[in-house]
Amino acid sequence: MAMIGLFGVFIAFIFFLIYQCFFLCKKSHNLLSLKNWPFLGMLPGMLFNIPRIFDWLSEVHEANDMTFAFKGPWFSGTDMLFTVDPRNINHMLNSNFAKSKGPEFKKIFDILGDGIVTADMELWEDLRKSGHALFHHQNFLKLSVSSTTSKLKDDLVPFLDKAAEENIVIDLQDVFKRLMFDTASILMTGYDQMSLSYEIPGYEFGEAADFSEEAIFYRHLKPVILWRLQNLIGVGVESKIKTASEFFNSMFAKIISTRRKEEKSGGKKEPGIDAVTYYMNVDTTKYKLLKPGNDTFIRDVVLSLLLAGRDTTSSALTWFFWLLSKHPHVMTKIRQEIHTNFDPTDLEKLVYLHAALLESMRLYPPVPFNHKSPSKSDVLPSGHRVEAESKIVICIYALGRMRSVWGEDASEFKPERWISENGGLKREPSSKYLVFNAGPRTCLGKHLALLQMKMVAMEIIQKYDFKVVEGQKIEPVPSIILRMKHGLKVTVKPPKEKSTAPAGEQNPSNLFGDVDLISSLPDKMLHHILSFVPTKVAITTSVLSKRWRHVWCKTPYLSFPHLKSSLVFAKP
Ligand code: HEM
Repeated sequence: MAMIGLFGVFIAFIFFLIYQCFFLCKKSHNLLSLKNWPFLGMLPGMLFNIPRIFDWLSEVHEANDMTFAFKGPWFSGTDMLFTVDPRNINHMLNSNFAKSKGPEFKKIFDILGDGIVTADMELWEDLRKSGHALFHHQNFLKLSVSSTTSKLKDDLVPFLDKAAEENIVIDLQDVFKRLMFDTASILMTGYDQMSLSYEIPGYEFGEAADFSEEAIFYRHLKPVILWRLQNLIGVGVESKIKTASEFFNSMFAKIISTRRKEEKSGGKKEPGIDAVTYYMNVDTTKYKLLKPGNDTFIRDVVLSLLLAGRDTTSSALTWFFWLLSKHPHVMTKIRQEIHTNFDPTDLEKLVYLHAALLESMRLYPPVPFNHKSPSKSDVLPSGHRVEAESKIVICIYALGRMRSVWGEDASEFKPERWISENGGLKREPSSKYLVFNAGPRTCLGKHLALLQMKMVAMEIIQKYDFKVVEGQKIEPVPSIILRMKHGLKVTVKPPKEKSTAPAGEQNPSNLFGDVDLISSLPDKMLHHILSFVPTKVAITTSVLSKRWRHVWCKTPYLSFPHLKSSLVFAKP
């Protein structure tokens, strides 16, 4: 009894301390300084700022010369060193702890089992090498392009057309999550989950993934013993991660058993190779630690790839479209570029679109944190000492906003900062732009992700105008993936330019009739006309000839009275 009474007094004391800390935090105007409270450490300051954790961490890093030691509650094992100092990042990426995540990481991310994201040492090396081979396999590359193309054509476009026709509000974040899940699912499991359709079917995978990612975020702040206990008795966010894990297990059990049956009866007939098929037939003489016959192994490897493929790209696209709505001039420039430089076989030509995507992810990185653990004690270039197996957290969100790294305009969205003087893309060192990680554990799907995002962005920008519903609160949810807490509510409609053009000119045959006349003009005359055109004004384009592009303009710079439509030209 005495023990229970003592325990009660102890709990009451803790609550009293927390209350005092919150009260003082509320009164304090200087939230930037991290106060180290007796027993509770710096946790109260951090908990108080959880609703704006990413911006708060950016401010704290800026105020503390980009590195600070976070002290968790006594004996909780949650002390961490936060750093975004590019010198430290560079040091970590080029030393031993670039490869290893450490045992703590595996515990926190236990839902992923032994997938590539959590694995270390020789197992990681086998997963990395085999993953690299898969991502460069011709059939896998073909499948990635064909699945994205068909998902856009068969699902996204009809969905947005219907939303436009009925003028309803849609959550663009949810649309992207479903689209990227279906696409990633075809690529990783060989099955289309068909979660994106106008009826908005139930989407258990999405919920399971979102809950797990939030729970994993909070695990970083709790003593292992506490979240393990919560998990055991199923309370709070931990109850959700348990349900999520059960869902993933049953989903994969079905996929794997169906595929094993198909393999036995001669394999899948469709072209293209998905990750499940690949890992079920992986060459174990080359990759000795991989276990193609073990269902848990297949589940772990493929679940990591599926989550890596869905969550990151859908997050990036959501923030990108929100930024475009705030910066219409960037949208106009992207449209111009698509109309003048579009070549379906070479999306690399869309330099400005690429720059805008990179810039958007600088400010809103889909993976906002990175976690490192040194294998032996070390001193970082900033002078901070780190012990073996200690936790080092790099807040990639904060890194993208450091004025000392990106200049005084660090918080502004400026795709131009990625364009070099010769009009190409500027490269930035990975210690400065860590969005896709760097060093041996660089994101394996970087090129695939950029390709998919360009395809989706182009499809939407070309075909629709969208309007963000006013008054909604846009804020990230505290999670290991940068999602919008309340989604992104928008309405879509066909682009204004198209709808405001004179009716006759919208008819392609009419337009092409005029083009025939124009294309008969001699080169010299075309040059003369071009000299009057002050800028490339591209609204709709079609190829006039191999030499010139025809640009149809709503407010014409030049009109030709003998032609039915007004036409201007821009250099190809
Ligand atoms: C905008 C999109 C993406 C971003 C920003 C991104 C970012 C990252 C980051 C930061 C890491 C390091 C994570 C860590 O070490 O904890 C990573 C790793 C990884 N990513 Fe991505 N990723 C993206 C898309 C993709 C896609 C589409 C795939 C594949 C389908 C993919 C596959 C992977 C894999 C397999 C790893 C583990 C690499 C390793 O540990 O060796 N990623 N990614």
